[in-house]
Amino acid sequence: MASREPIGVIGTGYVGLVSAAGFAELGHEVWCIDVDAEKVARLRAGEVPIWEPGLGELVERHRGRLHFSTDIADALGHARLLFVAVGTPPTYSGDADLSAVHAVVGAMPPSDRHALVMKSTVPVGTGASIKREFARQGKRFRYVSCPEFLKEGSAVADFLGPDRVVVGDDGDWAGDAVVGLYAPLGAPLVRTDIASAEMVKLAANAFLATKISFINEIANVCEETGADVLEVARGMGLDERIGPKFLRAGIGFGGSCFPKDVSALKQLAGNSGYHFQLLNSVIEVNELQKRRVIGKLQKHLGGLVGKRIALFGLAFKPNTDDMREASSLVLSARLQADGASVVAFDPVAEDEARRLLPNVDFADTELGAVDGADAVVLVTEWPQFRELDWVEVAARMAGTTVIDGRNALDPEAVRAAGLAYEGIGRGS
Ligand SMILES: NC(=O)C1=CN([C@@H]2O[C@H](COP(=O)(O)OP(=O)(O)OC[C@H]3O[C@@H](n4cnc5c(N)ncnc54)[C@H](O)[C@@H]3O)[C@@H](O)[C@H]2O)C=CC1
Ligand SMILES: O=C(O)[C@H]1O[C@H](OP(=O)(O)OP(=O)(O)OC[C@H]2O[C@@H](n3ccc(=O)[nH]c3=O)[C@H](O)[C@@H]2O)[C@H](O)[C@@H](O)[C@@H]1O
Repeated sequence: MASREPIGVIGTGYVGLVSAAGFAELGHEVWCIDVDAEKVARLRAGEVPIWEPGLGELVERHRGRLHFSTDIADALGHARLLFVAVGTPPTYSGDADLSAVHAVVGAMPPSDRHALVMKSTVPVGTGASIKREFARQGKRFRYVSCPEFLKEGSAVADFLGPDRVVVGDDGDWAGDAVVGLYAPLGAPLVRTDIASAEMVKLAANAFLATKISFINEIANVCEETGADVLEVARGMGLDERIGPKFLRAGIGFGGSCFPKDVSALKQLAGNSGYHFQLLNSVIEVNELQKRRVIGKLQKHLGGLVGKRIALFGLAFKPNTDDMREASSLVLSARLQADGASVVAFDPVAEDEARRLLPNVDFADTELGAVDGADAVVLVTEWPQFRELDWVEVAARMAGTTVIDGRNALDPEAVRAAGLAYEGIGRGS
């Protein structure tokens, strides 16, 4: 039977809000705190500021259990476990910016009945340093590392059905309480020390990013040698030791986490005196991969000056409106630098994209985007792009080039419409 322990969540961004709604679904009252007063007001008014499948419904269903406030005292007064889900973005040096985490630590009062439970992704050693800081300030707070592994686009399902739960703690009541909270989910538990829990999170993200950069390099070699990376990935992935996931070649990984966490792990290693050679390549391959589409377009169109390029999808992956580190940002900047004009369509990310891409034209529909376009580039594999009427697309385009940056389209359907299809790593 689910424990009804009241919970505090500090930071109601992506992870904070999904976690709060997930804990509410498990029957808990949740006090959600954020410094962003406008966000809190919107949440109080019933608005969900993030687009994520199932999240709006979950927040609505548990509105009575979700309490939103800017005052941390509301969480401290009701809950002994305070989950921290504030952002840890990259700094110019590539290290994680822990200023929001430190602000939370600094705001904690002296207390021997509360625990901070770290959900934010932090460098290894952060827990130890926060414990030292608490001790220095004479605060008897407990500390637990409980990294989050959810993916955007399937965040609610991932939170409620995780592959594993990792709890790093000092073997005290706080660790026991966190283990108890997650017990109803029935997931395998890794209970360990704080530093190891912190490293699990960074290593898992870095490994997944490595898998993507690896298959992208295989794709690039496929293009030189006539092999098809989809066939190669299928053949590799059936080996249980490799597995089929994260072997989708494309125009590089983006998002708020892989780029920053790979860089943070590289810096963490460097700061500790170890040169993490492999991660340098993972990062470099990813940077180059985002630009390879330019070469493909040049091959088909000659120069790009004066050419009109339509981008299908802008978000860093489908099922989200998140534009953080999206490959579309690099791609559109490169296209414009080479003299092309860019027109784009994304089913949900347009508002944020308009802010980040002031010189891009936005179309209301896919077909609106291709009107007069010399080439189309699929950037984000929203399923609706696969269903397009390619004969209609061809009739509206000025040119014939379709670059499938995610290998998500049906090449035969595109070619049957008289268009020139090129994917990533699909033969020479
Ligand atoms: N986005 C994702 O899919 C995942 C993110 N993570 C990690 O979780 C952490 C949070 O990520 P997101 O939710 O994406 O960040 P976010 O940027 O969407 O949300 C952070 C929230 O914290 C609030 N905040 C900042 N300082 C605060 C303070 N002192 N007190 C209260 N609230 C404060 C901000 O106003 C914002 O609403 C990061 O460390 C990230 O690496 C982990 C797994 C998945
Ligand atoms: O720490 C985090 O924030 C999260 O980072 C990723 O989740 P997320 O960034 O939401 O999305 P992913 O599905 O992992 O995709 C990341 C990027 O990799 C790209 N990708 C993914 C898979 C693949 O085979 N190929 C590929 O290019 C996607 O297009 C996207 O740009 C991890 O998958 C989560 O486990 C982790 O919790």
